Amino acid sequence: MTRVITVASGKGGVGKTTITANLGVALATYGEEVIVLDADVAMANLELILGMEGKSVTLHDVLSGDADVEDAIYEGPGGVKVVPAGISLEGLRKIKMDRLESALEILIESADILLIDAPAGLEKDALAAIAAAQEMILVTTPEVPSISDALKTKIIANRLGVDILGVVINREQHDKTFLTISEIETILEVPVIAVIPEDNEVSRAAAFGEPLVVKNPKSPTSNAIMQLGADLIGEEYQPIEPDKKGVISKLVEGLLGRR
Ligand SMILES: Nc1ncnc2c1ncn2[C@@H]1O[C@H](COP(=O)(O)OP(=O)(O)OP(=O)(O)O)[C@@H](O)[C@H]1O
Repeated sequence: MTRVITVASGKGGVGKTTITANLGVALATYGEEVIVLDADVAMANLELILGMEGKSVTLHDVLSGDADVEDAIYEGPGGVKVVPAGISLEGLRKIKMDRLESALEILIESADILLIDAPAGLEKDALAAIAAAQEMILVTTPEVPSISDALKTKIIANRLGVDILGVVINREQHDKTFLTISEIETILEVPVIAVIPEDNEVSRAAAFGEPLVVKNPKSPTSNAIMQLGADLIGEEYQPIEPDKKGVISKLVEGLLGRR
C-alpha cells in the first residue's frame, strides 16, 4: 500500500522544501518508487532545489484543469519522480484545489511513497495537502515562533486524523540553540526524528540545482537526511565519514599549486 506522507511546518522558510526534496532523493536511492509532489503552488521552490525548473506541464496546469497529472511527472536526481508546482499568475487565478483529490488518486497508484511538500500556513491549500496524507513529518527550526506554528499545524493534523511521525529540527546550531531536544519534544508532544545542522552547503547546493544528498553525500546534513529516510522505511544506514585525507591532500595540492 502506498504511503502518503506530507511534510509541513506551519511557519514558512524553515527548510521544509529543502528537507522534502532531499528526503525524496534519499528514499529513491534506497530503491523505493517515490513521487515528490510540490503542493506549494505559490512558492514552487522544490523544482529549483532539484534542478528541474522550466518543465512544460506542472501541478498548476493540473489544478487549472488544463492537463492530466500523468503528464506532470518527471524523473529527477537519484531516480526520484517529481511533480513540479510550476508558477504562473494566470494559473494561480484558475486553480481549484478540489482537483487535487483526483490527481492524488493517480499519483498514489504510481508510487510506493508519495511525499507532499505542503505550503506554509494553514490556509485552504495547506489544509488540502495535510488532509491528503495519512502521515506527516513536521519541520521546525529550534526557535519559539516556528515551534509554535508547528504546534498549531500538529493540532490541525491530529484533528484531520493524520498520524504525526515526528518532528525534524532544522538549522540546529550548537552555540545558539536555547531549547533542548527534550524540551521541544515536551512542547510538541511528538518525538524528534532528525536534527539537521545549520549548513551553508544547503543553500549552495540549491543555487546549483543539485540536492545536497547528491552533491555532498558525506556532509553531516546529508547523513542526517539519509538516516531519516532509512528510519522511515526500516532500512540500515551506515553514515559516510567525511574524507579527511582527501581534504588534506586537496589543501597540500592547493599550496603546491600556488608555488
Ligand atoms: N540546514 C540548513 N542550513 C542552512 N540553510 C538552510 C538549511 N535548510 C534550509 N536552508 C535555507 O533556508 C531557506 C529556506 O528553505 P526552504 O525553502 O527549504 O524553506 P521552506 O520552509 O520550504 O520555505 P517556504 O515556506 O518559503 O516554502 C533556503 O534558502 C534554504 O537554502
